[in-house]
Amino acid sequence: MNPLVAPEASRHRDARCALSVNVNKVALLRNTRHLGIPSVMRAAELCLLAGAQGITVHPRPDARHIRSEDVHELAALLKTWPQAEYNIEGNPTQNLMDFVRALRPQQVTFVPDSEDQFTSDHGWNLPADMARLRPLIAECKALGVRVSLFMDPLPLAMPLVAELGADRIELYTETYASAYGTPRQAEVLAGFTATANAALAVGLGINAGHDLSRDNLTTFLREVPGVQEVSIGHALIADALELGYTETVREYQRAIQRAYSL
Ligand SMILES: CC(=O)[C@@H](O)[C@H](O)COP(=O)(O)O
Ligand SMILES: NCC(=O)COP(=O)(O)O
Repeated sequence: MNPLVAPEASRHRDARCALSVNVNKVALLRNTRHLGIPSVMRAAELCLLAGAQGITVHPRPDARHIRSEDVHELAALLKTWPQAEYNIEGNPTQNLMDFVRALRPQQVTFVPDSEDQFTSDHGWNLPADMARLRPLIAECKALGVRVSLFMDPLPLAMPLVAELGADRIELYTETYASAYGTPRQAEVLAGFTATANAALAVGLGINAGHDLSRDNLTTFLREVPGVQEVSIGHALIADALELGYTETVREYQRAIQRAYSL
């Protein structure tokens, strides 16, 4: 087990870094017809069978991809997978808390998106957002739900996250993904490493996600300490169109293993 990983409760705590597959994009394709294909449930099941340690959804208020019934059906599926975790992402000032209260997933990730956000593109603004986050975090914790806050790589914000009572951060990795393979890569990664160290120093767990891929994943995990979970959707589902869910999940698991094998 990675000694840098914070010792809070997790259903997959023996994994070096858990892979949670985000199935938003399966729903996006399905929603362009009324035929129910591709099936979000089947996708989740195949990913879990192939070794994914969790499933992530981000039900947006406009239901452009994941719909309320998907969130509920996936919760029922995850109950039959005791080793796997369900991570529901969203803005707790919009539609997220209804799902939390009804379903009590293992984890929620609070994301500060607007109602019509194209895709997530920034983390919480602390201390400005603290007053409205504090009671929502407390409610989730009282329900037994782990709370992760979607954050930009800002080391000085980590003590504020801990002070709010959140369990983890999810590092917003788009800036890393777009710098990967360019001369900016080392400098950008240094910001993530500093933020991860600051998070670990105040007892926070660390997740990461957005535009991670089987190309850029290994380097990120090799350089950034203590990452417990990556949630990956867009690139993984795109890969699955070519390789199938099973081979794709195995490829991502190999990319994770490579990070710890040298
Ligand atoms: C928080 C995060 O980075 C992901 O949930 C991302 O927002 C995926 O959402 P879309 O699939 O709608 O782009
Ligand atoms: N939390 C990030 C996530 O779930 C998936 O993001 P992406 O891989 O679709 O960019």
